[in-house]
Amino acid sequence: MIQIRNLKKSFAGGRVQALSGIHLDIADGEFVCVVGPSGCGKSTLLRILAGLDDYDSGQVTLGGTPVTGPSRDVGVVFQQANLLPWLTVRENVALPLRVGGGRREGADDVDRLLDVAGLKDFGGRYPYELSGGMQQRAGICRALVRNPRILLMDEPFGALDALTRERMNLELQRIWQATGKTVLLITHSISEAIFLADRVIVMSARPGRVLRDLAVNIPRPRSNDTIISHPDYPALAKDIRGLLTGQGEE
Ligand SMILES: Nc1ncnc2c1ncn2[C@@H]1O[C@H](COP(=O)(O)OP(=O)(O)OP(=O)(O)O)[C@@H](O)[C@H]1O
Repeated sequence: MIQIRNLKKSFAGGRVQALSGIHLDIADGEFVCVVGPSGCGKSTLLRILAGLDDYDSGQVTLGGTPVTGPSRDVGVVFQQANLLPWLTVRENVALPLRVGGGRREGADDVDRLLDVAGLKDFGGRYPYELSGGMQQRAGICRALVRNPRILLMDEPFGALDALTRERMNLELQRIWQATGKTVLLITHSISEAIFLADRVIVMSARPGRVLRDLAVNIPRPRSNDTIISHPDYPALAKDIRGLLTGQGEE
């Protein structure tokens, strides 16, 4: 579903090399987490996949089609939900349908998504009436409303407290299992990466490249309690931590 070949990207007229030859394949329906030292190019990689940034060289294809700009096959979630305060939750989630030319079944899609995200009773509320975690869930619904095949998430739960974050990981696992999307999620949290991912990609310090591709073969659905007691967990966490520490990350 996502194929990246020898992707290179620099800024400042070539003086800042952000990505140096990224190779990555992500299969349909796979959940992949990307971790790496601060500034290694994770957000740059996601923005290129989302069609929001161009790149210097290499190939980037989604479902076999080269990325040339934003696509309705891709939903994007950032650290802040950025809901429009003057619209209800339902209207916020439905916004991409209005902007991109609505479909008749749009309203059903919105209510089904709100239900899946545990926001069924909050469709008529305004963003200020929701907790941070609920706003982020609404942001995920908005990213999914046009039924994209791919969901790209950049530190989606980075601004939430630890317990809310754990609950959000559970919710996201549930939404992903219900929708079968291909997900690429960037995180600074090793435990979040192991909890969510089929594979954890560890990037090198800038200029970013793929340092290690680690499979997480822990059965689903995973829970916050069972994940850390799984026999694979300590070795995986140690491997990732070691790779990051070697790159100068705390
Ligand atoms: N628009 C830009 N102009 C110049 N340099 C940029 C620009 N965007 C990113 N960079 C540089 O490219 C590098 C990669 O940035 P990026 O935001 O992708 O890293 P990141 O891994 O997502 O970082 P973090 O984990 O801290 O969010 C950094 O050194 C950054 O300063």
